[in-house]
Amino acid sequence: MKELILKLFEIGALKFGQFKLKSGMISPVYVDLRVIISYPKLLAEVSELLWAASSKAEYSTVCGVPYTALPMATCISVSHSIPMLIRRKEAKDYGTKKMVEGYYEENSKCLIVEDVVTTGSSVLETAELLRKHKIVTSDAVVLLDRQQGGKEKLAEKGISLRSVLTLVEVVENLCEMNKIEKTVVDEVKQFVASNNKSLEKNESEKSGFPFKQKETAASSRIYGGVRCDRGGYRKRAVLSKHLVTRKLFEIMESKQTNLCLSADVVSSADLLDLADTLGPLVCAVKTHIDILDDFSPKVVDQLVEIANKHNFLIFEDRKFADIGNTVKSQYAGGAYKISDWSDITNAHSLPGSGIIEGLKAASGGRKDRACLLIAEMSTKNNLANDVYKEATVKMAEEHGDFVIGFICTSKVSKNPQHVHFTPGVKLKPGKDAMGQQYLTPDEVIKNRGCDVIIVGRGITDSANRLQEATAFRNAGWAAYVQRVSS
Ligand SMILES: O=c1ccn([C@@H]2O[C@H](COP(=O)(O)O)[C@@H](O)[C@H]2O)c(=O)[nH]1
Repeated sequence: MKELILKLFEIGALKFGQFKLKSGMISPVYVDLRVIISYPKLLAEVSELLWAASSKAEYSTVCGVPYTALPMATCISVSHSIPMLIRRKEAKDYGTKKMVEGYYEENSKCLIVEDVVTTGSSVLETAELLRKHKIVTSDAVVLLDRQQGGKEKLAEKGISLRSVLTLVEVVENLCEMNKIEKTVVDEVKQFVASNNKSLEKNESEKSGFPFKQKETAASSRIYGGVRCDRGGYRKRAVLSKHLVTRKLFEIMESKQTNLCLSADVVSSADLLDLADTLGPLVCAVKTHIDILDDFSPKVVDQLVEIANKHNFLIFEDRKFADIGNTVKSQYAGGAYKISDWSDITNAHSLPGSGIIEGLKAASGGRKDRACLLIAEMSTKNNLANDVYKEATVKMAEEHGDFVIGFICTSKVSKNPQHVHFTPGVKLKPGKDAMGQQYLTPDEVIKNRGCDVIIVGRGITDSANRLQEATAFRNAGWAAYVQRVSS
């Protein structure tokens, strides 16, 4: 992605200064992707990245939003043998007067392709026209999401938008490559945070929960030069530098869930069935891959496919605890090759920062791999004390390029980029026979300020797993909504 961002910058597709947008907003950055057509190799690369970012479902047709995305849709059409549709902007006053050119069948599925999304209105116009022609349009893919509420607006209209790049990611990378100043990055982030239409909306409209999000001086603070609310996942997605954190918060907001399923089952079929059935309700599926009786590399390939289909992250709860050199082999090698398929893994901080160095080295610098440090455990008489917790948070701060948060039972870090995952959750407080202790979603999210509830047997032991997962998802989300609105 760095290479792509650099190329876009070099050909003048990304400009910094003061620009008036179509909506009338004054923006510190201007994106002009029309220039790509003068660089055929880049056009082909961008089109492949767009296809890779899409859900790659069985599309009958692709349709570019006129005009800039038309050549991109054409490239996708040609290289993946998917017929193309062209949406006319204005009807001809002679001949057929058709608004949609190309062959399609009623109820066939079309992928909409766009270059830049700001408010999402151009994608929506295209979708509405296609829908009038009885073409199914539920998916769109964009090269650059300006993060100004387009994704959320489209989601409300039943269109899931996937993006290759986000604006914040672009400016952060350009700054890392010394192409723009840090002050420009802060200016763009500030612009994104204060011009995201979806952030300004009354949250109750979208969540279905009766509350109105207030942003008062007391409920907001400055972190890293950017104002953020007390815990809104959407704003934290914008603030987050790490791709995995950003993706996680975006998934949580768009699917309205802070539930991570702990799929502690021993058969591959059961694992895949759980992931497929409960996938729509969760932001992540946590595995203990070494407890499968019948592990084969095919299982993780299938799990990744299901994760893409339902848009959740995979978290292998490996709890690494050895020296850097050993965990390097454990993470990337052996039978499980965890770094190949798991977005998130976790590690004890006990061995010191060498463990993070080892895991990072094994990830080969992949930006889509991340680690949680175990700051606290949910079990009775565990040995994590305040000194241990503080040292763990310090280690996380020092390794923000790989460590994205914690396993903990209450919020341990004030950094809004840190995600707090909490295991030991059931609908009623309690314990098991081996020291596990349970808190409720309300206690974990609302009172203790954590972000994600990890639920295992509360769901897997139930006779109706779907119903139980729905109850956890609703309880976790209601607790979050109450937290950010109080
Ligand atoms: O402190 C910790 C760390 C990890 N876990 C893991 O979470 C799940 C909890 O399962 P339940 O069935 O909901 O008790 C399990 O995979 C543990 O290994 C934890 O419980 N506590």
